[in-house]
Amino acid sequence: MTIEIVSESRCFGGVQGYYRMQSTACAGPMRFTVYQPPQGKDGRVPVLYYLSGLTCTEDNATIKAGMQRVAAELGLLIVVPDTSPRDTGIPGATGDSDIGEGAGFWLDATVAPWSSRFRMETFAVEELPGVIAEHFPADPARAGVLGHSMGGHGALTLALRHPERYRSVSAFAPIVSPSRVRWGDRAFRTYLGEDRAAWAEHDACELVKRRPFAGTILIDQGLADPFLGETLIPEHFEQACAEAGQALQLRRHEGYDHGYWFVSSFIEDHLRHHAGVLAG
Ligand SMILES: N[C@@H](CCC(=O)N[C@@H](CSC=O)C(=O)NCC(=O)O)C(=O)O
Repeated sequence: MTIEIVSESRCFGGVQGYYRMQSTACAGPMRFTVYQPPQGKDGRVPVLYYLSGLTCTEDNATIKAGMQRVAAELGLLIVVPDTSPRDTGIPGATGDSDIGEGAGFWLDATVAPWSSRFRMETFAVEELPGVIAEHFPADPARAGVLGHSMGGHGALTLALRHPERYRSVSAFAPIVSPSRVRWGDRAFRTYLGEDRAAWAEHDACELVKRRPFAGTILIDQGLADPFLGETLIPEHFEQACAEAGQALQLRRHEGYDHGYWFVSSFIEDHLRHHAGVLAG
């Protein structure tokens, strides 16, 4: 598959690039960024997929998370996909921050008309990694996934649903139980219909109880996050992990909110967590 280079810039001895591809999964163009560390010149390196939150494009984390310096040191290739297809023309797909464009929820919609374009799970788990392995010096056998908020939900659920694809997982302020909160309930109803059994397939609290992840899950949560008690509720995941015997490192941080100042404050720990697992 061909990709279009939108831009490439030298960054910490590597290359920060913006790209576009034609996605079969999402039936249209999809955008993503890739940071290639300097070590990529000498061979394939571990690859990390960063999944972003509601309202984000591929740009937010790329410019605000501050991943490049440490990725260059550790030799990690970082991929940041957009959070949904764009310009879909689907009624209701724009103008609502919880549904539609910018709110793909990292799953494949099964309800029309969303099911024709909103297939972010297949895009993120299968199609994009194929393109990354073809065009960049990434080792698909050493892949990890992390994300923020809706993207934290994506990181947890994709790792739990596809353990053969990801060897490490972490999240910032993830939506851990979308079936039970505003950030999830409406989206699941819209994309998956009313069958709550289908919702459970994309709910980290349900998934972890069925099949824990083989490795420690790292989660950071700010205690001044305005969404903490309403839509994030990390205690739900803490309890599910305890029941499942899942190793979890849940760190709570006094004074930090939900934004990228919080993410950028702890991103280094996440990259080191992934690099430690993926080195082996
Ligand atoms: N308008 C929304 C919240 C918008 C928001 O805070 N988006 C976050 C992710 S929230 C969960 O997925 C984000 O990453 N924004 C981009 C940025 O650059 O900060 C609401 O209040 O419901």
